[in-house]
Amino acid sequence: MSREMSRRCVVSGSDRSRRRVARLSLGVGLLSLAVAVSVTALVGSPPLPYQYVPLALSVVVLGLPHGAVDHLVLPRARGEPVTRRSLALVGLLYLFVGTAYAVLWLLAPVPAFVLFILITLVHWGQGDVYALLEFVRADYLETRPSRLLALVVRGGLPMLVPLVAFPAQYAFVAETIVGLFNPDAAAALEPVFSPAARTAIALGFGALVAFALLRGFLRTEPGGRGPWLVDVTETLGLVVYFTVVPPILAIGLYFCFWHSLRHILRTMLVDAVASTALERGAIGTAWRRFARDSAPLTVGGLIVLVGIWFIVPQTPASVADVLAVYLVTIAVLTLPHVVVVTLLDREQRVWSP
Ligand SMILES: CC1=C(/C=C/C(C)=C/C=C/C(C)=C/C=O)C(C)(C)CCC1
Ligand SMILES: [Fe+2]
Repeated sequence: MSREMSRRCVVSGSDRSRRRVARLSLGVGLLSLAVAVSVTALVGSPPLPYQYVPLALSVVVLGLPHGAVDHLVLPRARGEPVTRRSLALVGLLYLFVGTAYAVLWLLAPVPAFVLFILITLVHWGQGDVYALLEFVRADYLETRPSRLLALVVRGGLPMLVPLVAFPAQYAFVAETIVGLFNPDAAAALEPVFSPAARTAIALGFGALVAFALLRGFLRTEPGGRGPWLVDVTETLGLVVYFTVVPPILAIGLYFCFWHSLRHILRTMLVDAVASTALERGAIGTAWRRFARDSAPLTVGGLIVLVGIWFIVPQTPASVADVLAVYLVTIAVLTLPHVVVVTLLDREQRVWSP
């Protein structure tokens, strides 16, 4: 990691709060994977209604709220006050980018869905690159290409492994989402789920994961492999997890307890009040502050959900349809969220080593 980034991190959160946050994200993340894998291995896949529970919870717990502090993070990371102008800029970003993407869903749902998978891959990957650098101190990711490789690996795990391991459930959710807009278009995605396409994805992505891990190994010394071992444990843990746990459940848990948790902890480190609280071990104080900060725009997100419900041409009629409406809402909210997180990445020099 560059000296500049360390300097900023000293500004944005003490080493003690950083270490606390790192332990929390790793502990909760690995525990979630272990519990879900063990339960699935012991008693088999939970019945479908249970698989929806984490995604349903993510509407108010961790998931939707993690982006609902987007209007606060940039000024906080820059050490500037939150002004009416900074709020308006984020509001306009959400309005224009979100609306444009909603229009794309209406006009071309299949490309919009493929874009959603790509956006998620990039966004979840970028979140993990930050965590690798700042929480794990993976200093073997010293160049921009090495970080891009880590992005593709970490983002590809939740988006590609389920496609290989659970094509039927993946196709079902994909077709339900596209079907909300145009039931005739849903079949267009079918070739992606063919055995040939899945084999190609498994081989290509598998080789990339192996290459990334091997590269990290070769760039570290025997005495200093701690961060690399964390990286391998997380990576292989996620491979096993997404291979074993059915995707609706797996992605729901991952969204809450992996991606969103890490991002929320990141936003706490750039917030002077929360990071001071973390430093003294007052985790409850930091969480109460986050709950208060994120509450208004979580309600805003729910209003968007209701809006999407009314603009989709097909009336949602099943639990799967409700999930599909929620996923379109997430898609529309995530694109502007990616812009904010990319600016935060820039502020924290994630991409300019
Ligand atoms: C639920 C689910 C899917 C998609 C989930 C996606 C794409 C979620 C994106 C969430 C985002 C972007 C959150 C923001 O941080 C798949 C893969 C179709 C497979 C079946 C289950
Ligand atoms: Fe996010």
